[in-house]
Amino acid sequence: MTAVQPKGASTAGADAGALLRLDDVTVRFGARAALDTVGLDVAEHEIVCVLGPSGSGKSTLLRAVAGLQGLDGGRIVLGGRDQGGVPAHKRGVGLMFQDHQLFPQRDVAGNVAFGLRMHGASRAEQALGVAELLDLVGLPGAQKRAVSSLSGGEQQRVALARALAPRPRLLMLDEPLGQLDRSLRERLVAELRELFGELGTTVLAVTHDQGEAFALADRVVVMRDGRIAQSGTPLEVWRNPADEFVARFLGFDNVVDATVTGEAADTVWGKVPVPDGTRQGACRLLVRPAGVRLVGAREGLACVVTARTFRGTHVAVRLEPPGGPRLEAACALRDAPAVGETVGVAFDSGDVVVLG
Ligand SMILES: Nc1ncnc2c1ncn2[C@@H]1O[C@H](COP(=O)(O)OP(=O)(O)OP(=O)(O)O)[C@@H](O)[C@H]1O
Repeated sequence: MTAVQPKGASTAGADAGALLRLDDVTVRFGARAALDTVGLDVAEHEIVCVLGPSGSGKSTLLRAVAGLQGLDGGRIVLGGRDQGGVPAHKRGVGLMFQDHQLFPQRDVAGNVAFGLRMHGASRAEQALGVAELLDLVGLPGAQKRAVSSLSGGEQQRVALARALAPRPRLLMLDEPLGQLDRSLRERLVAELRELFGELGTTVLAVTHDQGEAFALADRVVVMRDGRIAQSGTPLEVWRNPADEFVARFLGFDNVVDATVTGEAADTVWGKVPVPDGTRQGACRLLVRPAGVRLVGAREGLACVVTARTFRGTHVAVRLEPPGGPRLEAACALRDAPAVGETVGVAFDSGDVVVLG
């Protein structure tokens, strides 16, 4: 779809391809701002995942874009058109909610055809559309099945087919895989990404699950208290969390006060090497677990191992240094020390991040 530009509007600039634009969007409930001057662009064909803790404003953001929630300030522009006053059903966005709300009395075909019927498709068009969509979501031939006979993952696929049926210019997903077990989620996330890529669908999804967001998204947006704390590719956000809130939200807890002098920082854990070009002076410092290296007990910082957690690809080892905050190290299974052992710890500058 080509974004319609208002007369005289410039097409130059980084946002020329934005299908969706939020300018200073504000939504208040009483004195509290659920969205506080939020600015966000979503480009055509982009998959953006909004992440954040409970109550940070994710669902309100989706509801505002969908037209289900009025604004107290700012504007939402979709396909070049200000959506102020445009009712939800005229916005051309598809919505899929966590509890997928299928019609239990209708079969699979009846559910998927719903969106097509609403758009005035003939019976023949509906049948063709339903068959195509079911193929697309990996449920070929499921037309006549009762919704109640489907597994959670299958219901999720039907809900997705229904949301895709009217070919929305923007598909919005609210915790799309929230109720499914982890292995199914991981599989479906990979499939969804592939499917959206093939269809060229523009997607705005919200989730509180960072694994899901990082696997699905071209770009992740981390929210905190109705504001955007950070926006970037999964790799950018993972490598350089903007601040301590984002770092801790991503599960990084090795954060400490530091004073950078030259190529190292003084901390309660001793000297920690910092990347080249790090700003000098006082800061908060993050050491990713991969940068906490175990060395001989007499070298480095002596720590006692207090817990080990198997994480599939590695073991998370919890370490208690004398007097300082706890540390977590990521170790290969064969290298992981036993609980109660005393080990030495050294730090790798490649996994050290100065937080804003
Ligand atoms: N209809 C409403 N009336 C009053 N307050 C509301 C309403 N909807 C949301 N809120 C408040 O706005 C804030 C943001 O809520 P929102 O549902 O957008 O958060 P969320 O990030 O989606 O949370 P969750 O992950 O728990 O779904 C919360 O403090 C919530 O209590």
